[in-house]
Amino acid sequence: MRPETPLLDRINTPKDLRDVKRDDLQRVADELRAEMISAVSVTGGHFGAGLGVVELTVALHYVFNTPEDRLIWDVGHQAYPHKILTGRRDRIRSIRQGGGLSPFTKRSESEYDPFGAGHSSTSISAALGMAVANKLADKPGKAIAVIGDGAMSAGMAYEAMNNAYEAGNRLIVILNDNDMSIAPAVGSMSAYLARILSSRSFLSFREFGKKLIAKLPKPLAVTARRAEEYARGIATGGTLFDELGFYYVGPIDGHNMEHLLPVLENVRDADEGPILVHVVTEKGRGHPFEAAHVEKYHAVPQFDVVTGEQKKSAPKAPSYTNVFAKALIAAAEKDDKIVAITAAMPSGTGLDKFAAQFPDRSFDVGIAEQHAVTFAAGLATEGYKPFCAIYSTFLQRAYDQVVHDAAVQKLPVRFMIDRAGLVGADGPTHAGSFDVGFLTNLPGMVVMAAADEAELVNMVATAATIDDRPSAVRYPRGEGVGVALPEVPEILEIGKGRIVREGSKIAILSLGTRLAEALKAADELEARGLSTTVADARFAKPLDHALIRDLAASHDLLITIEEGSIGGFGAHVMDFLAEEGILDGNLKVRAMKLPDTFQDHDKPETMYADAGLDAAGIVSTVLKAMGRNDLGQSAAEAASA
Ligand SMILES: Cc1ncc(C[n+]2csc(CCOP(=O)(O)OP(=O)(O)O)c2C)c(N)n1
Ligand SMILES: CC(=O)[C@@H](O)[C@H](O)COP(=O)(O)O
Ligand SMILES: [Mg+2]
Repeated sequence: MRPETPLLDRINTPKDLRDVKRDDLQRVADELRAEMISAVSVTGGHFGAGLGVVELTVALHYVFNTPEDRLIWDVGHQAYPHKILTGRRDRIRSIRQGGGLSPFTKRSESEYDPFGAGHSSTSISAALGMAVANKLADKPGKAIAVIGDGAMSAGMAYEAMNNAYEAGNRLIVILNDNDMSIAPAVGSMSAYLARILSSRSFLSFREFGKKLIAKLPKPLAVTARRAEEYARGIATGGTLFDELGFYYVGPIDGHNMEHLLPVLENVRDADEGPILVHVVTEKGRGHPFEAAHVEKYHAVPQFDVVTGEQKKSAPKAPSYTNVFAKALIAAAEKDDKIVAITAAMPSGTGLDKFAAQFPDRSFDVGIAEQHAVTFAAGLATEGYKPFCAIYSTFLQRAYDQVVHDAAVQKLPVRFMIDRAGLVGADGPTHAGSFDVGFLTNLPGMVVMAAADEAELVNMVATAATIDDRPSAVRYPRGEGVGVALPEVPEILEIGKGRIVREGSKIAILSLGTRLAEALKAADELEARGLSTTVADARFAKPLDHALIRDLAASHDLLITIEEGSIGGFGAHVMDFLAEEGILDGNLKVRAMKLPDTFQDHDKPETMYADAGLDAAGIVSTVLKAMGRNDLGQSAAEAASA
């Protein structure tokens, strides 16, 4: 059942919102929250962050002249209320579904999304760029970055603040402090923000007001004198942000329109800047059910709005993430040098389980992938065995650290690359498409891809033994295939693949979890008279040269398949075949990989089918390469049939 939303129904864009009476804005916010809850109950998706910024979203669009004033949401996972207010309400129940609204902000989706996101901590840099562009072109318009306390832990945010003076009063940063990342916020920055908040109680309302008047740009001071109650939530001066050249304003109660509106109006009209407004909000504000753990509000499956019951199908097999966590715990029980590092994704990577067992050997460094990698490299120099668990997409951010701090120095950091391959609803910003490409070109690197969860157990144990260079294990989001797990993990021979099924005409050399589809395809090809070998490469680097030579010598067609982009495993196999002169002979070779496009979000299986990387796609690639029709007949056979 949809909520009654009489005021919201009159608002299609922020222009309509600005016609609403000021006193009615809290009611707009209430209706917006109800609409968001109703929408997410149907779609599932990011929940807590959006609920926490409902009032802030209303206030920002009311006070600022969006889209001319540029509003940039960091990460973009909190932008559901923003999407509802900016002409996308009619499609909000399509969010994260195939063909539907993007999970994050996206430039092509709306003029109200001036910058696309998905990864964190880019908003201040982007806003600064826009503010400076406006300044250069002498155009009016502010740029407003809304960044969470979690995203504020990343180096990029500080790089941007270090440069923010370039923008003057055109740049406004809203620090949305809910004391949460996905997990509870960690680190000294988080503690610092908490200290700012707690220091409020040591100051009287009047002292707040005086501080304001002494410190802030003129229009702010005037209002502060006029309406001292607004100063109640405002302290300025002496913060790290002031030292970085910002006018710090705050803390402000981010759910109180009477505080938000006048402060934002004054910030908008201030003739000096840049300004940072410290807004305090509650993640998951107004949620309709008690989650078992506050993290559960970050993202939720579909749920019943009345009972709060979540609609999740029972898993058929353990997730790769859980299998990894258990395998690492088992390894760490035997080896006290094993330590684990996550960059703000303890539950996503399964390292929360490791931390529960080994609190002193587990490190959540916050959203700081670059630091995570170099920190791991430092641990490795002292003889520790760091397992750095990072999603494929987020490891992109730490590429130089992988190259310069781990690979060049041959430091044995073990990269545990979760969410490898397509991830589905989170779309192109989160697809783990590139790690095979960007890791296999590094000299000395060992790159493994698990074909199933048993292989993952073996690879974790194998990585623990690799002490003379960095290594990586990649595995996808979601459930395994349901194979039995080894009681004692097998230590794999580095650079050796395995034959999974023997045939004679077609060879499919699979890297990673496409193996199941390759085996299905082999059955279908066999039924069409094409005897098919399936091999699991296990290693994208070093390549199993002997296996590739054998497959090439004994088959008519060699297909490689992987869950990665062009320039990955298949490219290396091709390069090897070319170098060996094997491509000069009769062998046919095809490399199956992700298309050279950023695929929009959908169900992972649909995305793989669209990419041609399912059994049907493999069969069709084989038939085409072999000049066969759908029945497996050659042209001559078809003619005589
Ligand atoms: C570079 C990068 N690392 C990790 C993530 C995963 N991630 C998405 S939201 C989030 C927490 C962000 O916390 P905060 O900025 O405080 O926003 P909140 O959800 O609390 O509103 C994390 C770790 C990401 N999107 N980008
Ligand atoms: C916004 C963001 O980056 C994360 O919240 C991400 O959506 C988590 O993805 P998983 O659900 O795969 O952990
Ligand atoms: Mg937060």
